[in-house]
Amino acid sequence: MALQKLTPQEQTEALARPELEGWSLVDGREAIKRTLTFKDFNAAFGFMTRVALYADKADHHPEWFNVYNRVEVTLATHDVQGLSVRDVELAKFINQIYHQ
Ligand SMILES: C[C@H](O)[C@H](O)[C@H]1CNC2=NC(N)=NC(=O)C2=N1
Repeated sequence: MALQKLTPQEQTEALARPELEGWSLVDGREAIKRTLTFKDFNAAFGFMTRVALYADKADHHPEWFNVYNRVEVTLATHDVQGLSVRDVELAKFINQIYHQ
């Protein structure tokens, strides 16, 4: 079955789960975002490397911006022009890595 866009209710339910702590909807766009901070650039880039390997395996890639110890991540599914279960899975993985 083709990838489905999450309904607004499914989006709200997903964001209320503890595993998605820190994620919120982007204003004016169907996407979610989270800003993460680390001890230094090394820790931030190590995190980005682990996420990048997961993302490429899953064929689902983040939009992100890094300055020194800060990483701003935006997730959306371009194929459906909105949010899908893939964004929820990637957000969960990012939280897991962040808390390790
Ligand atoms: C061809 C390739 O499978 C697609 O373009 C994948 C790649 N990575 C992707 N990443 C994201 N975030 N959304 C997508 O729709 C997407 N599609």
